[in-house]
Amino acid sequence: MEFVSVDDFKEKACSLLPKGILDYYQSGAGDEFTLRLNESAFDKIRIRPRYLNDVSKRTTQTRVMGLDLDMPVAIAPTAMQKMAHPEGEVANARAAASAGVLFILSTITTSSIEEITEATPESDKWFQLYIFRDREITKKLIRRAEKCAFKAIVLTVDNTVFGIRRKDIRNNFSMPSNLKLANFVGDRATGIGNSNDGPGVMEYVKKEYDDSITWEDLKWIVKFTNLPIIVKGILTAEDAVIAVRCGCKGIIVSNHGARQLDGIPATIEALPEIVAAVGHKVTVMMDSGIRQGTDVFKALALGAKLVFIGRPAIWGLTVAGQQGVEDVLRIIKNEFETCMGLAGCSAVSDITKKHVVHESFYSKL
Ligand SMILES: Cc1cc2nc3c(=O)[nH]c(=O)nc-3n(C[C@H](O)[C@H](O)[C@H](O)COP(=O)(O)O)c2cc1C
Ligand SMILES: CCCCCCC(=O)C(=O)O
Repeated sequence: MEFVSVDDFKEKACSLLPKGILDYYQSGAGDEFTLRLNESAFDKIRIRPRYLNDVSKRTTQTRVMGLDLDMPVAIAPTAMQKMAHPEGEVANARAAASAGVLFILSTITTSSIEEITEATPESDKWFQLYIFRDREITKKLIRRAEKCAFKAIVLTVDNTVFGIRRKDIRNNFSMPSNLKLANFVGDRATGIGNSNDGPGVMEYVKKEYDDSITWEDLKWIVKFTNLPIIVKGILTAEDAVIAVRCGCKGIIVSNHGARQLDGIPATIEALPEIVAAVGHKVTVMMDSGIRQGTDVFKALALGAKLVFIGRPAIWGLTVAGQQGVEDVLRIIKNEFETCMGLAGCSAVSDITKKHVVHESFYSKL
């Protein structure tokens, strides 16, 4: 099979993964309306190409939050990657390093913080954090990320209550018993088992994550570490303004790949209000639904400085480990660079709001 798009990797990955694991990776919350919307909302945005603009020297390179990146596409944190490939997060992080893109490591991983740094000592990495009921665990995770030279903490705020993912419930989904959550020891490492009360993942989140956290906890983390804090999961201008007031340096507009609450907007729909509210103060980034280079272009035109891919990297990882993720990144980079050239842009900074318009613009004709 020839792989020329992210969808080709998805198709192959779907044929390789056991049903329970595939459903966990693939599914969204509720009716999966927002899951479909994350991708279809991009179809409602048209690119306005400008021609005869000398695009002979194109570059996708960019600088975001002090990091020099090969393109404005990075890897989102996703949990338990050894279910996709035996080398799990290490292979994903190595692919990011070799492609010159940023990698975010989840808290809930099958390779530890230390293993990732050992495998990719030179590359740019951020650490994604969940706040545990036991604050000592949270503090230790931050200190380990600092020690391992992660360059920012990404606090996920949209997962204190776990979304209702019907497929996981039907499958009573749990992490396979041969795997461990590598950042933890004892029950916390192995405790995602089947229970009578629902899937193991749901139980784990209920037991461990603190659903009473408030903006005060964000302020506490800002004070606790010298690393910049990025808030992931913001969907409204109101919350973006508060997050900035609490001291965060960046925002990832995200609906968690539509895995949490169904019926919320696609992130590409929510992005403009957040850029308008805080884009002049902090770095606004986005994820959810990015599947091709034109999606990257549209998100940048609407004000995102960096976009992240979650599932596309998992499909690449499933199909061919590190090489598979590298291939996915290469395909998206080529599509993005081609889109830039065909739209009249030589540099990322040439991409502006004027390069896109909502489809309703043309229905007025
Ligand atoms: C299987 C899976 C596991 C995820 N695990 C985490 C996680 O541990 N922490 C987190 O902040 N986000 C997690 N996410 C959300 C991603 O970081 C990201 O927001 C989402 O995947 C982006 O959407 P996309 O998959 O459409 O690219 C997960 C997403 C998926 C699909
Ligand atoms: C074992 C706990 C699973 C944590 C949640 C990972 C995640 O964010 C996801 O979307 O799934």
